Amino acid sequence: MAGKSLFFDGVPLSKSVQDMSVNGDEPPPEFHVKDTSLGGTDSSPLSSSVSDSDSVPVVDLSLLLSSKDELEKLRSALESGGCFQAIGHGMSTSFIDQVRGVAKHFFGLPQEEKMKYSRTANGVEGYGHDLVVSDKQVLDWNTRLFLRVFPENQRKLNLWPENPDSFREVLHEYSTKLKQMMDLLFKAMAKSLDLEENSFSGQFGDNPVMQVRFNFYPPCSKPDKVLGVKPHSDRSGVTVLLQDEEVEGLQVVKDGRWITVPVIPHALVVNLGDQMQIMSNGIFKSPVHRVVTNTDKLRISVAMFNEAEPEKEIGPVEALIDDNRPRLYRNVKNYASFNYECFQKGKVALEEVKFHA
Ligand SMILES: O=C(O)CCC(=O)C(=O)O
Ligand SMILES: [Fe+2]
Repeated sequence: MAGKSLFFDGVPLSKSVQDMSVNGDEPPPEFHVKDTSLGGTDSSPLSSSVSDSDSVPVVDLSLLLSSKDELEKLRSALESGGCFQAIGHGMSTSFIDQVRGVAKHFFGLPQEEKMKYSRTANGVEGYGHDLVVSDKQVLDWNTRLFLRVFPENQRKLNLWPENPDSFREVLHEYSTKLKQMMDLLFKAMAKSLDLEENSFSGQFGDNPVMQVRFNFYPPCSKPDKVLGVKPHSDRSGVTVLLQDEEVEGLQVVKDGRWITVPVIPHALVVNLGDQMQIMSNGIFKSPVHRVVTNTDKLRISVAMFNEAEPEKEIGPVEALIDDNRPRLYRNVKNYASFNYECFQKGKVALEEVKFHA
């Protein structure tokens, strides 16, 4: 571990991914992807992916509760790939641009300024790199700012940037709007499976957790060897992702192939997380996804995750368990820390919560 301790306490000034990118340094070997770290979903090279707009459906959220066709589109998207692009979300294009704007501004600050918000040695929130848990870990070519936004009384405001000065206000407003959007999605997902309206939302409790991750991917001289984010599925219930307005990078696995999620500048990408796959008894998918790098353009994204209250047990909705579809997952509390324990042991959490009769 000795050589990697540098990465533990936030971002070391001389070694940040951003600095390496600006200096034109070759990414060191700890960033090089081995074939096996592609997540076992695909053994083909990093460059092998298809860009196929039909594979990532577009769903108009403003129609979900009134149009059967739109609800059907949602259900089919979540059953087949677990990912879609949301339009009709009610947020103005100027507000969406503002969210990206504060993220770009923050990442553009001098390193010393960003370091004021560094992740502390034993915390997960703040500005920094990958948490390194093993010598064999392949590092991601990004820096990020990770913050809890709900419950509101658990915000660590000392880690919320004050530069640009609108940062906190914009983040508060964005989180509030996404919370409403997630509530709508929970209702619509339940309706699409003929379930009680609160079948999913009820499992999240009165104080569900919401966290945001601002991702910054600087240009990388070795896009064939280095990933912005390694293949993973999100531990969340639902993830809502604001992609860069120009630069693609996100890829999801669908039918065993990597699909590039096209940029639709003011749409929001919705991808489900493991907690929804568990609650829907495997009907809805939590897609494996990754981020590829490119040689000349930086990319930012803003990912918002929600998850159940840690003390609340989640599990497959009873009405989705029957003889044809036996229970796939056991009930589980605090999936976030369970997921982290599995990650430390090199195990996949969703596999470890499988139900064995
Ligand atoms: O940057 C992206 O497009 C996706 C990032 C991601 O997968 C994550 O933050 O969990
Ligand atoms: Fe993700």
